[in-house]
Amino acid sequence: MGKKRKRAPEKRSIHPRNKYSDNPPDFTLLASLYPSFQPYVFYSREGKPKIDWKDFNATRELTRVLLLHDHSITWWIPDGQLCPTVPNRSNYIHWIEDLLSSDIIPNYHGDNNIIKGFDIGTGANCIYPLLGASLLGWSFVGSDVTDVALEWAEKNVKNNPQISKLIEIRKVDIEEELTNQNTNDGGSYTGPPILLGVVKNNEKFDFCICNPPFFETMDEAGLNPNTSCGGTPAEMVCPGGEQAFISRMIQDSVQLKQSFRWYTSMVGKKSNLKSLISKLREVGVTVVKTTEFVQGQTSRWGIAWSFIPPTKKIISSHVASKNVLTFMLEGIQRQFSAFHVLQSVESFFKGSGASCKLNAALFYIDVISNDLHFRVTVFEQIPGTLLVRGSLKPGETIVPGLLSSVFLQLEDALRKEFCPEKVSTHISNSNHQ
Ligand SMILES: C[S@@+](CC[C@H](N)C(=O)[O-])C[C@H]1O[C@@H](n2cnc3c(N)ncnc32)[C@H](O)[C@@H]1O
Repeated sequence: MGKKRKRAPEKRSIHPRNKYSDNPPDFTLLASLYPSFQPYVFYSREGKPKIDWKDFNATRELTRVLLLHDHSITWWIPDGQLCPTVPNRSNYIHWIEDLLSSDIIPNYHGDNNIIKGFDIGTGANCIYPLLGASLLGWSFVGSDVTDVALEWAEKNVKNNPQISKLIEIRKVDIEEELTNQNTNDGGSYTGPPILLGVVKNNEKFDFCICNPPFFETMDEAGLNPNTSCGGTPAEMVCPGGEQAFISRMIQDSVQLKQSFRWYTSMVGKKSNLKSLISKLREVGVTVVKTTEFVQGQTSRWGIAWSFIPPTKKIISSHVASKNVLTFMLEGIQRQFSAFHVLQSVESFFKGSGASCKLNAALFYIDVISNDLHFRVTVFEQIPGTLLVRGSLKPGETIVPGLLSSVFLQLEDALRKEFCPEKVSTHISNSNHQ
């Protein structure tokens, strides 16, 4: 009663392949190695090293030394420009890496096997191309509209000759005539071109990545008093905010279709996710994926879509209905993550004597019992909604109806534990993952 709910540990938010997932930045070590960082580090009464997150110079210096120390990247931005936090931006890169390596849509590698990304609004910091190229060898086109962003993104690329050949900085032609299509969501985007008119004829990309201007006004942008990451109006604000910006991306993607394997964007407000997903379904995308990035005190979401027919379509409906079963868990309470659900799936099967092998990074469990050998995978649809999929190992045959009876029991148990008030929905062989 009246008890404060315990904060979930921050670690659950960090992607398992993120460099900082087990080793958060060590301020004492960095201060000893980089004297320019030393003045920004102070110690709490318990002797814990800290920096003042409200001090722009401190956050910029931290980003500079982290990029240098952990990624061998030489980097700088002028005063007031948006300063990225390296662990958070790395999460988005790793999520894209997961999408590209998954079998949701057929895997395909273009020229020279080099993954090619398009960073919409790369900013002066050019963070996604720098991280993607240094961590994973990806190549990028990074676009932007402001002179300061273009000038400093170029500088940041040139100062890193080891990866500079992988990154092109592209100016968006703001004179390019806009079609001014209505976004049908109460706000119409009236800014410069985003993808159409910037992507060249016949260009192909594996993905686009985007941290859009989230806000409609600078007042709205300044709502977090606990950090100072900078950010000018050109970086933070656009008419209609992120809803209008991402809606325009969706409209552009309808024209560009399979020129990109995956279209992705960060979403700042959860309330925008639902209508963006509906919009995507309306325009006939084949797949929608979402994820949550928990960043210290704040959450952001990732949304991804594709027009490429999903791999699952290859499975005939007869085989799918027998060998693949799915159900949705909706209204999951906030303190539970997909990982908690996965753990419960494990206990459920272990409790009946099966042996289980859990893969926490890819969110699946292989279950082996006398009669059955199958995989249960948990996919996050939107925050609070999970899709649970059970699939027989290829070539496995079982007594008709056995998998579906086991699955009904599993669904019942999970529903009771995680969303007692909601009814879950069975969907077999759904394309909207
Ligand atoms: C929130 S900042 C993101 C900067 C950087 N990618 C990051 O994550 O820190 C948004 C960027 O989008 C740029 N921008 C706004 N409209 C754009 C458009 N139509 N095309 C390309 N960039 C745009 C802004 O100039 C700004 O640099």
